[in-house]
Amino acid sequence: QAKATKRKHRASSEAPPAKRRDEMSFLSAKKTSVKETQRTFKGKLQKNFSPKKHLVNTGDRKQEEKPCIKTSSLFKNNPEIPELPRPVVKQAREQVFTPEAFQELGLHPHLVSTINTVLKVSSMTSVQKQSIPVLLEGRDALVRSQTGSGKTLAYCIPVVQSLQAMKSKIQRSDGPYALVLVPTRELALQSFDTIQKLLKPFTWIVPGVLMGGEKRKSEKARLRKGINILISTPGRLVDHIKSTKNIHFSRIQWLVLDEADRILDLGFEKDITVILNAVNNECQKRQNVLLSATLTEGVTRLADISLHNPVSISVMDKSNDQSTPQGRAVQDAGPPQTIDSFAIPESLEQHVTLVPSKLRLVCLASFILQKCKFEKDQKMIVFFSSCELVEFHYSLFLQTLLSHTGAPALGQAPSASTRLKFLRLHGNMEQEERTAVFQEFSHSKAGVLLCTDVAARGLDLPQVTWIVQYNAPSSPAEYIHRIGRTARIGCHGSSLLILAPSEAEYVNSLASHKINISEIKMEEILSILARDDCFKVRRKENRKSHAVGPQEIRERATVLQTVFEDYVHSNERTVSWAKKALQSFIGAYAAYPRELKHIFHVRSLHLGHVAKSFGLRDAPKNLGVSARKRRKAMPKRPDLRKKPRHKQRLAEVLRSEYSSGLEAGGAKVRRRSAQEAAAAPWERS
Ligand SMILES: Nc1ncnc2c1ncn2[C@@H]1O[C@H](COP(=O)(O)OP(=O)(O)OP(=O)(O)O)[C@@H](O)[C@H]1O
Repeated sequence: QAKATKRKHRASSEAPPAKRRDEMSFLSAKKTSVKETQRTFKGKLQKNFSPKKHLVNTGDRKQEEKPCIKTSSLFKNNPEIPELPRPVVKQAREQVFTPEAFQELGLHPHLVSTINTVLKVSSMTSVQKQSIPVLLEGRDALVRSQTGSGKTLAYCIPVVQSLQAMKSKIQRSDGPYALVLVPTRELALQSFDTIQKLLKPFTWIVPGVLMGGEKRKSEKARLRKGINILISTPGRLVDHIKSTKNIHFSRIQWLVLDEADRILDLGFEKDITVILNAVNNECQKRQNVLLSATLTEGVTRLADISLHNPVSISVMDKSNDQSTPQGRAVQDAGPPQTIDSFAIPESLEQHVTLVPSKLRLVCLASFILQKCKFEKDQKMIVFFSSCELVEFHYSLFLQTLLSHTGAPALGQAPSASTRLKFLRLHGNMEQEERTAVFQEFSHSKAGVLLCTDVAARGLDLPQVTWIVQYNAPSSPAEYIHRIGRTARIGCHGSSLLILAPSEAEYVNSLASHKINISEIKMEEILSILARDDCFKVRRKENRKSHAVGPQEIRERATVLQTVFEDYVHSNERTVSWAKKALQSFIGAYAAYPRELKHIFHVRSLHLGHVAKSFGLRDAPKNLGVSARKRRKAMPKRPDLRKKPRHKQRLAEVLRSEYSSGLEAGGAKVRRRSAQEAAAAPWERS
């Protein structure tokens, strides 16, 4: 076993020298001479891209004869990786299922049979058992239950049950009786799909969905004809309130805010105010329901939507034995307890890995290869902090990882490369592309979805096995929702959070919310390269095959990194495109909320190291904006938990992911032809 050699620790601003790790580490690279580092790269690359020939001094060998790849100093001068704090926390848990069947709720028999046969669901989850009776009694409710526990049906079933039971049969032309607000277009589509299924036996009740990116004209036509259960993103509904004559709310009986904390947090406050004024002007008496896995005091305080004596339902509270005779944990007064700990699905295994910035990209790539090339039926979602970062990594991986058509590696199934399918989803895409990607990923058994937080909440994507957070989320709530895309309704799932050594403190921040996370060493992730001969180096002397040791893995990681760097540096446009992605990363980094700034601060970034994770060989000079200016440029995210000095202008928060798409100068990518859409961003005209 290679002894970790003491490395002269060059002060790196990425992290102060911390306690050394004595176990073997790839980070303690021996100095390698140029000769040793010459490599000829195995595997065919994309036809229009070949490794840049690095002419190095090879003595008598004719230089131009062999494409050599210069080893980048990937494993040198990295900050020490500190021992991770290991706070012991008892994670909050929830009982997901109950033995009770829906029949016991006194629902219309056709509704029960639809739940059983169309939705293929028989017994209630805890949140459904606790919420449906309360909502059928006509009470306002604040519903808090972990991700993937069935909150959608918890409100849809009472809404449908009450509307179908109305004495005078509902007419389509009556307009909306129920208004459901959700933060993203994909969630609007998903919720609409669920309501449609429940309404199969009650065809006279007409559902409808309004969302940004769809044609306004067709929406106006449907509104004119009449929609009885209206599902919408706030931005698009406001747009119609302002511009569509025949939208009215005189018959509203239900107002539902799904992902309520997100709706109120993301600058929707202005939209919500407009919507509430419009609804209140026409109807006073109605039932209000707020739901989220992370309902906090901030939400209930901000949600001044005239909740009337709301029932607070929190499945997790059951363990505090606040149950009532019906065995449900219901408090009749005030908002749910403002404990900041969030329940996490029992079957969700959470991991974290500390990776120096220079190695971040090869680590992510190795992890994706490990899961999606060498294992079957792995479906992975990778979260990034901005649309530009999604586009950058999506195109880079398509052009490099996918283009490796090297022979199947050891133990790799021949179809491995078909499993290595990349998709991307973010708020700057055309709506039809977003919808197509959402549907495709929902129905695929394997593949990798690169996305922003537009996919962080509510989306019920079946069989997701891994959630990777390449950039840390801006709050523990977002952490919970992101990992909640896996391990849904009792399924198993895993998550991996990638942190730089300087961000290790974030583990403690999560622990303060009772989030327990275990460590995967970076070396373990990189060691998958031992199985991937695509990145095998060919040596002059044909050594007999030998066990792949740390040095070999370091070299393979270097080959992988060099593939990225050579691709990024293969022409001017790719360089400037990588720089833009780097700039976007720094901008997002500067936008972390105040209470996380001691962990995520632009000053702790080593620009040269971070640049490497964008395939840039050195830090771009003219990134320009100083940390101070960057901070000013990026709107601060409001912190709901802090008592607002005044009604916090939530609207200042970045809304690119959730806008209706109709604002002037929306950042939407212009309509592209199909082949252009498939091309890398720098190749589009
Ligand atoms: N009683 C039930 N039995 C089995 N599966 C159910 C039941 N109720 C809902 N489901 C399924 O569980 C999955 C998650 O449901 P849903 O999306 O409503 O969860 P959620 O609590 O809203 O999650 P999130 O907090 O992430 O929005 C869906 O596939 C849904 O069909």
